[in-house]
Amino acid sequence: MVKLLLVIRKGGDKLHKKKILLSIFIFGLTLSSLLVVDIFFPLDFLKGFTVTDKIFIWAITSIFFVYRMNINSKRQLVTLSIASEKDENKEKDKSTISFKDVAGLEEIKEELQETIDFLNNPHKYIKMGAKIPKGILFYGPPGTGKTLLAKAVAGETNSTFLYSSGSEFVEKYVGVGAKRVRTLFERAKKEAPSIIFIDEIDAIGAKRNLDSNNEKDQTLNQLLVEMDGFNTSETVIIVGATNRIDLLDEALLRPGRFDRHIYVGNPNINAREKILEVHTKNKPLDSAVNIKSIAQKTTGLSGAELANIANEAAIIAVRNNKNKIFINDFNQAIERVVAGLEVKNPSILFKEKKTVSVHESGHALVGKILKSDMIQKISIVPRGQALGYVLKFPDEERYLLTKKELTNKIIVLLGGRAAEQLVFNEITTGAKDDLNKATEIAREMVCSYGMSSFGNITIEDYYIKYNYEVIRKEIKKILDKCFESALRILDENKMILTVVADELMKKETLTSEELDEILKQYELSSNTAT
Ligand SMILES: Nc1ncnc2c1ncn2[C@@H]1O[C@H](COP(=O)(O)OP(=O)(O)OP(=O)(O)O)[C@@H](O)[C@H]1O
Ligand SMILES: [Zn+2]
Repeated sequence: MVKLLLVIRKGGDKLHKKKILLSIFIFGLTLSSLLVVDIFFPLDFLKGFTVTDKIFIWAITSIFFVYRMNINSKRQLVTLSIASEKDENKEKDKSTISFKDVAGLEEIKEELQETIDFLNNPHKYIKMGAKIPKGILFYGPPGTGKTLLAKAVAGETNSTFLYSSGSEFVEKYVGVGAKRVRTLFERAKKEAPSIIFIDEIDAIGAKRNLDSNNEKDQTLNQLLVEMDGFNTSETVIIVGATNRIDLLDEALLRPGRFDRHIYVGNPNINAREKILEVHTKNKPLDSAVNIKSIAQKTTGLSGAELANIANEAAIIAVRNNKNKIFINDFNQAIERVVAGLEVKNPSILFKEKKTVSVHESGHALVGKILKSDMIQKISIVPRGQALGYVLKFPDEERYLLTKKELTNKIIVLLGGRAAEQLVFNEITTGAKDDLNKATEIAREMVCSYGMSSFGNITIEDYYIKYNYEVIRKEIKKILDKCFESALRILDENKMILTVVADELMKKETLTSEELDEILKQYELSSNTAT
């Protein structure tokens, strides 16, 4: 309702001036016409009136006439506004995104060509009795372009794009979620060709088990029923997206349902360059900005994070009253996106600042000695929730990691806490995030990669659930050993650790070059590394 009124107001504002002029014109025209009629065909009941009286009477009549007209035209305006708003809604469901907007992901675009051809020329397939896969499942880490791809397919085929998220169907009351699924599919059929996109499909499609709830099962069943109910001529494609394909119920992945599984991963260096190009296309860049080198130092980041970096860089440039985006703006944006917002004027105690310096220097020093990942910067300027951080990226595109490399990663992660232990003989809560990450790597080594004393075996979720103590002991064994290594490495280089920490305390940030400069003056000991 409010929206409607706004539309009327908006229309009214534009027409306001014109309408007043038109009203005056119509008033004049009506009045003069009435007067002319009165001269040639005088009305009986006005015979006794003077000319002035008559002009007054006809003027009142004309005003009334103009007023009536205005009301009618207002009604028309309302009708028009409603109609145009409806059109607008319809337009909203049409995607304006095409494959041009999706950078990289060439093989996936190639694979989707058939689906696009089907949506554009369904008869070609129907005539041959060919069944086109109706369900496509995109899986992979967040922010890698799954939604974007689905929108692009809709854009390429001028199909209706119906977005929904799995969590929208999760309801307390039995039957509500199922009804929503039904309504969504009905709408898709009505507005075909169309693409139903269900983000976070694991919210409704998770494996059913003994303790699963009735409402969720009904919703999932309804989804399965709807997918089975398609006939070959219906030009509706269902695209699901999830970060956790392993959680999905087998029934959902069976032929005829989501039977085409497409992995959408984090971009490699070439794709990162292309994504950055797409997102800086309309931005004025300083000639020294080299997109390739930005792509080089953003290993492991997702498309969404890269898009965010391009946008942040522009915002930083505007904030500094510049009319171009400089390389330094990009560097700041990378830090902002990777490490979070810089906290201005933090009220950190001197003692804490010292602890953070030692902790971060611990990470950096162990990292340098084990040559694990490329360190770009260490900082004790708080960002986000972190009091300090080491900005680092894996130094090359890696798909395979050796056991030693994984172990080294854990040692670097535990290097922060080990430094605290060594210097202060005390540990702090600052290592929470490091511990999480280290534990996750160790867990994967034990359960997924067969890199523990259990041997070459993967361990399934249900086994972990019922034998958690045994698994936990194995994970702890790895973590304990790594912590000891970190302690040993830092103990052997304790003097350098103190020098780096003091320098960091003084300068608050050290670049990779500054760190190398310090280390050059000393001989690093790596005798007992790992
Ligand atoms: N390959 C790409 N090309 C261009 N932009 C990209 C690409 N990948 C991601 N982006 C940018 O990141 C944004 C978020 O991507 P999108 O929402 O498609 O990710 P997603 O995989 O669906 O994430 P999630 O799993 O979190 O839902 C896009 O709107 C776009 O700006
Ligand atoms: Zn840390």
